[in-house]
Amino acid sequence: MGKLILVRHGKSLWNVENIFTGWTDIDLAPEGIEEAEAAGKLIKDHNLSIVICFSSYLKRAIKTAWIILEASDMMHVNCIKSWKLNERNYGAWQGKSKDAIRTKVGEEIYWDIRRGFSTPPPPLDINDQRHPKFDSKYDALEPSLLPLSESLEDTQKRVVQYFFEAIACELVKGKTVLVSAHGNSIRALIAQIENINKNNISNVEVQTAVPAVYEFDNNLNLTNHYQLQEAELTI
Ligand SMILES: O=C(O)[C@@H](CO)OP(=O)(O)O
Repeated sequence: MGKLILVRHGKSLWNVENIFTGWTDIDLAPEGIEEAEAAGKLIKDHNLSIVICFSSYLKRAIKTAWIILEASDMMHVNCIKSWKLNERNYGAWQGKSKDAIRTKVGEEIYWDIRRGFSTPPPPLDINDQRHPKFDSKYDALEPSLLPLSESLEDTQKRVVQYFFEAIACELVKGKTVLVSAHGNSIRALIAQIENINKNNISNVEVQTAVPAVYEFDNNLNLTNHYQLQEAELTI
């Protein structure tokens, strides 16, 4: 039985400051490091033996994967990185205060863009220094693939494509796979795996560093899913 462990990175410095992040490569906050350590210990306590790991190109997800593998005594595990697991590109909202944007655009537009399915945030200007073409980690990518902003639907296309091209084959072999990614790239994947429609996905919130386990049979049918919680202490 294949097991997929989905983890959103621990809190980043901009999560703490409530700033839209997207493809901006912001580091973990000290609290996020602690959260990732706790997630790794939980994975170990539940005897989940990770065989392969995937993360995005962004350091908050990469470091979360490293910390989890260290805390669970599984540092030998290979970690494969793909830009397709990146956070949704938040376009011109990246680097802006969430509260300030909410006041500026109003509740309806704010929530439609932030938690709706199809509406992207305003795009980055082609010469904006936040455009991914100015970030050398994307140098090997075909320029037309670099987004100026993404809706959840756009994000879902690349994440689900990556799931089927790289991750699903490990699950059908019965392996336990760790995916360390982001609030919206994980929401997009959950919508696909749990068959959640575009209206209901707006209600799904992914907490930082809470491992969610999805179990599949050899035909990739979902058979069970649950979140790992700390065992209750009994006196
Ligand atoms: O800023 C972001 O990139 C994401 C995750 O922090 O924001 P949201 O809370 O809208 O998912």
